[in-house]
Amino acid sequence: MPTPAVEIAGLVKRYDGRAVVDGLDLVAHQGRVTAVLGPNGAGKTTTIECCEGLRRPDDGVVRVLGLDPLADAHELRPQVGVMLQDGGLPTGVRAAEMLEHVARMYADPRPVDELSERLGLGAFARTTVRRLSGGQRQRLALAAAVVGRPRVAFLDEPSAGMDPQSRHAVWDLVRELRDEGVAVVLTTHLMDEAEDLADHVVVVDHGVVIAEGSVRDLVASADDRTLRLDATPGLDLATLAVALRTSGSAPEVNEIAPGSYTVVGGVDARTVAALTAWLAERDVLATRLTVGRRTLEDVFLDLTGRTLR
Ligand SMILES: Nc1ncnc2c1ncn2[C@@H]1O[C@H](COP(=O)(O)OP(=O)(O)OP(=O)(O)O)[C@@H](O)[C@H]1O
Repeated sequence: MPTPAVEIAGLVKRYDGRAVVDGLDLVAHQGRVTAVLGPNGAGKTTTIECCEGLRRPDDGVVRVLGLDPLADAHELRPQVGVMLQDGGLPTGVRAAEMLEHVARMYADPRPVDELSERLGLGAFARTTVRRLSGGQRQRLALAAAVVGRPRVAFLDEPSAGMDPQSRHAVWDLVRELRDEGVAVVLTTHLMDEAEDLADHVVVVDHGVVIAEGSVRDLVASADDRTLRLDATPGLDLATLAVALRTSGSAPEVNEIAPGSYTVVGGVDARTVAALTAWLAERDVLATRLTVGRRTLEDVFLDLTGRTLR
């Protein structure tokens, strides 16, 4: 493997004596999309901000393109694109003027018209940033992050709050950046975004990496079949679990939302037969019953739990 575009080793960041990043290691490469996932408050943004030179680590090493984000900020700036979670854009200027201004700061910017077209910025080009909707502001922030043809792009929740059309435009752009050799490091709460885009997924919780790999690795390392059932809420899970037990397996049943159930652990043809028989005995109609592979969301919830943060 070539030298990583981003290398973080033993990163620690404390606020008021509390470590919100607590010995985090992460490596991201050129030409790959690295997705950082984790519950609210896990330390994702803080980690990314240390890479962007916006926060000073309390311990550990952060290198971006082999350079120190703080000490070598001047050298790094033209090579790194940053999209912050809160936009971080000046609010008093018109959208198009802002993007043109940012483009002028780079030696070889992407053509602004083309970028505006593909991210649909034309519709609000003359609107001041302060009056843009959340999704419009996000699109403008993304355009500003990539207009300078960065070698590394840090995108903090790039498609948060966007409509589906914008989201697809963002995803296409991210794929294109990756194909051009850019190291894209993004945070997201959208599991389908990570599944679709990420070459490498890093799951962070309580300031440390708790799992990483390709989506395929992460999903395959879990029990790979999940039975999903929609039916009336409040089924007796203990009785159901007993009914599904066979000599070879003892599946686990959960009601993940009212009326929405999952069964995992040795799901096979007998599990499905036992389940439908159990439902029929109770005169309960399944409105949906599927058996499929575990999704990244299943794995994420297994790793980080269901408790709200
Ligand atoms: N400037 C600050 N002062 C004090 N605490 C902070 C500061 N910035 C962040 N924190 C705390 O650090 C923790 C990690 O925050 P961070 O923004 O890195 O989480 P995150 O994983 O990006 O979360 P989210 O998914 O909600 O964006 C949180 O508990 C947050 O309240």
